[in-house]
Amino acid sequence: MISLAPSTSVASTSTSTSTSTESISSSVLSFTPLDDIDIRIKRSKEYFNLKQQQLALENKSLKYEIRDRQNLLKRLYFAIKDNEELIILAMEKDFNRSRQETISLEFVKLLNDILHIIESLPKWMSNKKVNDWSPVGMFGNIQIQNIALGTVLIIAPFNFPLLLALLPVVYAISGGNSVILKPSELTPNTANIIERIVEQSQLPSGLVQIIQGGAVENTKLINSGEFDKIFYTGSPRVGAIVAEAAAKSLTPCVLELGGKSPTFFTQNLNRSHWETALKRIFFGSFANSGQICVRPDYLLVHSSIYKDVVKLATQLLHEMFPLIDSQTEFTHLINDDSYKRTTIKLKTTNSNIIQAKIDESSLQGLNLVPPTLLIDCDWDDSFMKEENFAPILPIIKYDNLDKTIDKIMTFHDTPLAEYIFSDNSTEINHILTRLRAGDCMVGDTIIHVGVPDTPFGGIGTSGYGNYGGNYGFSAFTHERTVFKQPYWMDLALSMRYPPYSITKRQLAQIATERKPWFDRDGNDKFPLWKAILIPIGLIMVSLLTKKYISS
Ligand SMILES: NC(=O)C1=CN([C@@H]2O[C@H](COP(=O)(O)OP(=O)(O)OC[C@H]3O[C@@H](n4cnc5c(N)ncnc54)[C@H](O)[C@@H]3O)[C@@H](O)[C@H]2O)C=CC1
Ligand SMILES: CCCCCC(=O)O
Repeated sequence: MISLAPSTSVASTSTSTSTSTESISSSVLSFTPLDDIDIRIKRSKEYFNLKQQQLALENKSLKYEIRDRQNLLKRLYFAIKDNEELIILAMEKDFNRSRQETISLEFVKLLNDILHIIESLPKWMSNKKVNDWSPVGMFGNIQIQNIALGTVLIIAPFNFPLLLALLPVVYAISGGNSVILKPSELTPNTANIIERIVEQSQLPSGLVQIIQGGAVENTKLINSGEFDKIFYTGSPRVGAIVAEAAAKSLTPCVLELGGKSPTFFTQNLNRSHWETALKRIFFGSFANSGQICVRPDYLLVHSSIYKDVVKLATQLLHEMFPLIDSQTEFTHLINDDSYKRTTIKLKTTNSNIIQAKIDESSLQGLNLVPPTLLIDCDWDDSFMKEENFAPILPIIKYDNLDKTIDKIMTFHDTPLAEYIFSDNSTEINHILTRLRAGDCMVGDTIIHVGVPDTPFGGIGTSGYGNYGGNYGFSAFTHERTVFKQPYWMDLALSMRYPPYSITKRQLAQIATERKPWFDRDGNDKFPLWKAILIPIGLIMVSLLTKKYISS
């Protein structure tokens, strides 16, 4: 029997453990036995159905459901907050993740988003009244309702292993769903901490279950055909696998994928903005060791300023990264494969390589590639073939903007993000109009993902669906119309019933067909209501004037 312990109060999840943080974090990730996966899915579906049944039987008000979901999220909030140090330690162990990046790019966003969702839920969950002035609906009660989807599957990547696992979980809970989460196996310490956080949240059994594992376990999940939605974040390659599996059972998906996001640095950017622009580009391109899906993947610099920009970029690179050794707070690449792929490409690039200084001896055996600029890079370079999930920034010279956009659309169309550094609004709008991207920033990079209530998602090969604020709530609910029609309305609506007649058809058409306000040339006609009201208004004014003058 699934306990549906309604969270009447926010249970304290702070746990005083004498064990050191070191001992709690574990690099060993026990994969969920394949046979358990079907059981977990069944339990998740049972939980959801039982919850809905209880809500219905107890005729629970919407206000109760809102408060219940808010309390669940408050428990999750404190469980995450209580594990702050463990989370930081776990990611340090997983890929030497910079403490500052964990806090500023991941941890704070997750907590702030949870608070935003909790405070927004009453608004998001309230039914929206719709007015229909046509004879069909004018006396009906019409509302738009967001209902839960059911049981959802969330699949997370490694690069923001906490945020991209738990933020979709938070949205799924806000939508009233039960959840199965599959964290990335590439960050085992973080995957273990996620399991600890869910346990400490003391959520009702069955609400959130975690399946630990990799491709095999995930394949079983996506092919189960048991989910009401799959929310996948990861590479386009695997995204296609997920979409194909989901299609077999018509399971809707959100695919948050990657791509090569271009950055335009045009001749119309004031030189006074160059240093700030380059620092922001480096921030977006090199943070998390370049393992950010929306990172500026390559830089397009107009030929007239190329040499000066490269000179300043080189200077700033060395200022921001004076010397990297084993003690430097600099995130590593996730694994040997990623490191090898990157170093092989560095050996095969035709570009001139400029790298931040490193203490080579202290970095032996570490998956650390320093921030690297590729000067005089061309479109067929080894780093221009696919997404660079590493701190490598190709800098490509261009002359003609439209020809450059043509190349982007030929080789790397519909990127997840596009960045424009220009002070010419016409040029900015030209680029935005021609190049479709998931999201766009002008004058900065990557921080658009942190803005509440804005949609975050891809287009074309960078994914479909989105989340963020109300978009996240919508991603995990179904919006439906609830139309309550009074029975007496058949006085006017019975003409719709057979046996049909000319009279019924004519009456129905007269009663329901709207008239256009424009003529056949597309020009707006003088509106009838103006033709009636204006003369009446004029008469009223003249009568009042006469009365005023005579008094
Ligand atoms: N749009 C977005 O919000 C984001 C997109 N990404 C993208 O994710 C990628 C990096 O993350 P990764 O973890 O390397 O992605 P990935 O696609 O390798 O793995 C993502 C998830 O899919 C599972 N998986 C891997 N191979 C699979 C297979 N053959 N069959 C079934 N499941 C499989 C993994 O266990 C993991 O949980 C990059 O392409 C990046 O652009 C990363 C973060 C955010
Ligand atoms: C919520 C969105 C986070 C984006 C993480 C990334 O760009 O890899």
